[in-house]
Amino acid sequence: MILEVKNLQKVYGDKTVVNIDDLQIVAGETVGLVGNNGAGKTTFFRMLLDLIRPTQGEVLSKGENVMHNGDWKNYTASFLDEGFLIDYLTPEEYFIFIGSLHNMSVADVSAYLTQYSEFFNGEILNSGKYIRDFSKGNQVKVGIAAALMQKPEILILDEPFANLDPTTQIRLKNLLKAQAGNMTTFISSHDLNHVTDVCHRIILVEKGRIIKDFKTDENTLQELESYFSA
Ligand SMILES: Nc1ncnc2c1ncn2[C@@H]1O[C@H](COP(=O)(O)OP(=O)(O)OP(=O)(O)O)[C@@H](O)[C@H]1O
Repeated sequence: MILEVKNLQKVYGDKTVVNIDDLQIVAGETVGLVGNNGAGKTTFFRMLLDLIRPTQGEVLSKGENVMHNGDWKNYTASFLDEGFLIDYLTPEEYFIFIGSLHNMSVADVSAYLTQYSEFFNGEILNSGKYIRDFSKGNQVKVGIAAALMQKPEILILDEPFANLDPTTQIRLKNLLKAQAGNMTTFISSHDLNHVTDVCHRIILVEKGRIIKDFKTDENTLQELESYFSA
């Protein structure tokens, strides 16, 4: 079990926004988290990454509580929002900085980035612009590429398709599918089509609770659509 969640709760005021008794993720799984606005997806991801403290319960990464042991940071990469970027750097400077944290030289980083030219669609590198001056979608591309560059064992992405144009959404799906099996991927998405296409397992959350947890098959998209149209 690479990730385990036990009796995890986050309470704000009188509202329990995450309430997960037990969740186990096996290494190599591609898991999609779906649920309406306010279901608790982002709050849950923030607890997986020790960005906020649970009110109760624990998140174990390779058996260690993420709050007490930082080893998970060596093999986990994530992009939840633009807060993960550094606004006053150019994308190149940001990639070099992130690379340096993972013992990658400037040459390693440039070599790595060549495979992203299609994903970047000519809009990211050599623009001379700071990250803050990019569109939201292009900022997302920088964040996702930087996360993948770390060759993580666990990748966590919050609504990665949301601000991407359709062409880039498809390119991102291909990137994620190419990594499937080598990496444990946890993504949240409101795009039922994309999430069922990429993920082998879907977890449906409502008011912080897991309502359904199932393996994706040819009926999954239809089941999810009927669930959400009710
Ligand atoms: N810091 C906070 N203080 C109080 N309430 C919060 C806080 N952060 C989140 N919440 C509440 O927790 C609930 C879950 O929010 P969260 O952002 O985790 O949902 P989500 O499933 O990611 O939603 P979306 O699909 O809209 O991104 C919401 O009702 C939200 O208002």
